[in-house]
Amino acid sequence: MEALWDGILSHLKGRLSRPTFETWIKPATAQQFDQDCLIIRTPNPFARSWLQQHYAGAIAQAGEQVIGRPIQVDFIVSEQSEETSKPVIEREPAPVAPPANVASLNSKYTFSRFVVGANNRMAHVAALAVAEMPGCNYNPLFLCGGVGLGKTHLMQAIGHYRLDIDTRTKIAYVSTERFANELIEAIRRDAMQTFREHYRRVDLLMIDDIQFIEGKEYTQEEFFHTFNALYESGKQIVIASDRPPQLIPRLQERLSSRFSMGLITDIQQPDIETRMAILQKKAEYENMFVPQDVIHHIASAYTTNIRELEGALIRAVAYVSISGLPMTVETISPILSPPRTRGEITDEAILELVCDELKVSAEDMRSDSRRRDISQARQLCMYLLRKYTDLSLPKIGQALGGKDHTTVLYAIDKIEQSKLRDPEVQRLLQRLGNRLEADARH
Ligand SMILES: Nc1ncnc2c1ncn2[C@@H]1O[C@H](COP(=O)(O)OP(=O)(O)OP(=O)(O)O)[C@@H](O)[C@H]1O
Repeated sequence: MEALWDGILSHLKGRLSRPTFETWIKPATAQQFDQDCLIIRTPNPFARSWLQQHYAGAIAQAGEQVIGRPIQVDFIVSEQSEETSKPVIEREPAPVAPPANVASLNSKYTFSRFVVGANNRMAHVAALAVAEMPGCNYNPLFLCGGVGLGKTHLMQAIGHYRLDIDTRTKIAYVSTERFANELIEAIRRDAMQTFREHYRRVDLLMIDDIQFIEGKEYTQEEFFHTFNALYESGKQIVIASDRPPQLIPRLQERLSSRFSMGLITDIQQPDIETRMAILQKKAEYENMFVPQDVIHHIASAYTTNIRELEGALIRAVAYVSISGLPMTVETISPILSPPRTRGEITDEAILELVCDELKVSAEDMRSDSRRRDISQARQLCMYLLRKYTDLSLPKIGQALGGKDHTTVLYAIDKIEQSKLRDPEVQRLLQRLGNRLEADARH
């Protein structure tokens, strides 16, 4: 067994990147080899599921090369870890010594606390790839998605991952607003040299909410040069935004094209299962006991913003602990306010946005015209009104020139269907949703 494991290690060492090997493979050990099945012991449950998901195939292949016949692999968690792994928060490997630049990262925004669902799978895979091999494939990595959907979390997880591997990695995580303010301050103090050195010597630059760079000519100019300097020296850049580069108004063309050079990946709204998993994980990490029906109830009430979803859970837990009442759906219902952005998205805003985006007039939308572009815009508008307002089906019909409620139902169904089939429609809906939420916020 030892010879087999040593052989596997030397095969994998040559195939995987050093950080991957050091982080995931090296801490594991061979526990048993019986009937061509190799049982591998991992230091904690997180490592077990990670190895299972990402490296089981590579290990089995390496094993086959060593002994000349196929083997199966399975993973167990070291008993010592099972005993000491409660509460769950202690399972996370801590960095050896907190590096100076870890201060700007939220310690909770790690990969292990990020729940992967259909809505963010691509973004998660891309972030992991960047974390494992920065400056290689996806540079820059451009994460886009609506408010509170995990862009900052995923971005900072890359930072934590790099720091876990090497505490000396130079990381800058900065919001666009702060970058712009620091720039103004540097100009005022005649300290441009220091400003430039600070941003151009990092190994990983993460810039959040880049949409706020719109119209800031001087910040765009400076960021352009920072970007080029880092890119040319093979350093990784990660950018987060509520919309894709081409939809950021008044963004210089040369920046927009640089942002699109690597990989643009979006995060969509999570489905009910993912929302429940997020709440469960949060409750686990915070050592809160929350029954399944309460989790389901909260996850059903908050659909568009994970920050609000988590906020509702925290409020519910605080409420029962202060009031001394049991944690049930009935007790917590009164304190669950409807999500903030929902009330602020009005039917006029939706109508205006659809007219603007699809270039049709409000009169056309209310007319009986069956022209393809007009009826598509009308159907889209009905769908968004249903999703973002409390209007009933007949009221939606009325808002669009007195259409019947069955016409509204048909429209909603049609958009739902095309959303499933057509990624273009998915992207359009995501973009419209982002714009509605962003406008409602400001
Ligand atoms: N997939 C996920 N798993 C676990 N927690 C998540 C997930 N997605 C988001 N969260 C949590 O939701 C909250 C909001 O996420 P985050 O701040 O990353 O959103 P954002 O997209 O950057 O929002 P904004 O547009 O406002 O900047 C955070 O507490 C984050 O940990």
